Amino acid sequence: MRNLILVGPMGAGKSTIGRLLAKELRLPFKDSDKEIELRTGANIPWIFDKEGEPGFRDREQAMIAELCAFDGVVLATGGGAVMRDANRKALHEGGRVVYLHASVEQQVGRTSRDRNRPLLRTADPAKTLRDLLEIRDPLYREIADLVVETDERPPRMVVLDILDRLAQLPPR
Ligand SMILES: Nc1ncnc2c1ncn2[C@@H]1O[C@H](COP(=O)(O)OP(=O)(O)OP(=O)(O)O)[C@@H](O)[C@H]1O
Ligand SMILES: O=C(O)C1=C[C@@H](O)[C@@H](O)[C@H](O)C1
Ligand SMILES: [Mg+2]
Repeated sequence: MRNLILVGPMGAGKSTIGRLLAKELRLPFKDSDKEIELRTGANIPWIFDKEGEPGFRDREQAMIAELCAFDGVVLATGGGAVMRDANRKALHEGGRVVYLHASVEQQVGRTSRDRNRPLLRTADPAKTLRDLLEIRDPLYREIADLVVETDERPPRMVVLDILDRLAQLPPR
């Protein structure tokens, strides 16, 4: 395995599960959203505000390319990283890809408390999440080695499931 890469929608738990997985595997953890913020010196809402979504996506594409060149890290991606072909190629070639699946209901519950997701600043976040998932679900699946359910399962249980199923995967 090169890297272990988590994809999935907002609130699927990529950052949470990624951190736990890295600890368990004693590997470094990188979170694409966090790395973009560190590099830019600004938070994601600010980047969306000043540069629009295309500006954020350009920064994200550059960061994904950089992070996928690592060897032996756990990588959490942003929910929209799969929207660009170049990112899907880099992620697929960058290591094992795990799609963390969550129902829209769970995504709503897990994202309603904080305001740092600019795409969810809409009148109806549940509809936004539903519309995004309809477009993105096939893209997550296209590059995934594993699809892991996160609904009604605490992060620790998701981590154990991932480790168990990764061990059973045939070499690529
Ligand atoms: N399996 C789970 N069960 C219950 N709550 C969870 C689970 N996974 C994550 N959470 C909670 O949901 C919230 C969102 O999780 P997290 O930030 O890890 O999502 P994300 O996939 O990284 O989202 P984004 O794409 O916006 O970065 C956090 O408060 C986290 O504690
Ligand atoms: O789903 C998305 O498009 C996003 C998810 C977050 O991880 C951030 O990358 C940003 O808020 C956009
Ligand atoms: Mg995250």
